[in-house]
Amino acid sequence: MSGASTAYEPAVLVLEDGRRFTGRAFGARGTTVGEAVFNTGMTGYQETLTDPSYHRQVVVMTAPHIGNTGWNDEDDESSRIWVSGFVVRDPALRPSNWRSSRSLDAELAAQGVVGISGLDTRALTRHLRERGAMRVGIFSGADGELSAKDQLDIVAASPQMSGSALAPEVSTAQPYVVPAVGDRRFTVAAVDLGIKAMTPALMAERGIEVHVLPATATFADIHAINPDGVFFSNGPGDPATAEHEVGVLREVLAARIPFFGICFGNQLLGRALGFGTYKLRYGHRGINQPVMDLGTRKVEVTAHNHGFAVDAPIGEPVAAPADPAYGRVRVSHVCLNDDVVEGLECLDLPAFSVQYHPEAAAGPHDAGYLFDRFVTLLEGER
Ligand SMILES: NC(=O)CC[C@H](N)C(=O)O
Repeated sequence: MSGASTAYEPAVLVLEDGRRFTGRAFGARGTTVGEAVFNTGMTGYQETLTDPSYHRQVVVMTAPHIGNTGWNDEDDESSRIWVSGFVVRDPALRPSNWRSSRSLDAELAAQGVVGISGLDTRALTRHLRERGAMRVGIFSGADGELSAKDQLDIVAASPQMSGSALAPEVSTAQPYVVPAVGDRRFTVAAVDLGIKAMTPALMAERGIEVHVLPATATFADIHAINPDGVFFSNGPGDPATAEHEVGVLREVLAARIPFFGICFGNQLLGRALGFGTYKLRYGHRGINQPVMDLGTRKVEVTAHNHGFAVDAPIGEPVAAPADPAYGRVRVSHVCLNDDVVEGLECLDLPAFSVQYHPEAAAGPHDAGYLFDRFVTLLEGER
């Protein structure tokens, strides 16, 4: 039977501050390390696990019952699971869905992803919320027998998220094209910093032929496509490390090519314009975050996955700090939970970006209008 293992096999989760949680082995057995973060989505775990932005993170699901719909062959956002570990209170023993072809536990094991279940994820989440995201290890199988000190040493020796340049580790090695659905109206160069499959799909539906390029792409590579627009995707790691990508984006802005960015792409637009980025205490990860579009004053319910944010003033537009030639910029969207910047809009250049996920995989479709806004920008600049 393909359901979760019912035999009791212990596992332990060790936070870098020394706090330990014991539970049961889930998925692959062994050792994994990463940054402990929590996701509040009650559904969408398959999209979460295959979102490259979660590379090097151990994801704690706050919803207690995960795995109910199993694993299917359609909802992957990339070619593999990227999370480095997965933490679930109570995995479904019997997945049930007409599209399910195997259990979550079996898929985690098949892809070698170490998880843990049966621990108090509420206490763990409260700990992370109070103390902030931190490094963590999960140890099971023979590694569960290591001494507490050895386990803590392994966690303490693992890399920090701040200062990590991870987009090149998840990006495509070769360029590829996602054809427009129906007639091709526009060509867009999409720089893959950890792109999710739903993003080019939603562009293609709007008549865009999407040329997906590796993170190492230069402005010359983009220019060679002669695109109507440029897109920078979501992606893992610290935006402060993305010097190469920010340099390319500055050339895109100087050439006045229409630009749209999502999540990491928003952070890189912020940096290209001269704003800083900073690490949030525990980030935003889930599918019901309220965001206000400050232009229309409408509130949308949105999908988030970010641990960093742009440090830009909310209110009146300001001159882009990096270069007066970029003109004015304003914060276009803000998170109503904590006033974190969720979008940027250039007033004198054809460029905008959002920190959250209009591709909504998983999540509500409230923000889908942003892809239409990109098309309007492409039309206007033609
Ligand atoms: N989903 C993303 O693009 C995440 C961006 C960045 N790695 C962050 O954690 O904030």
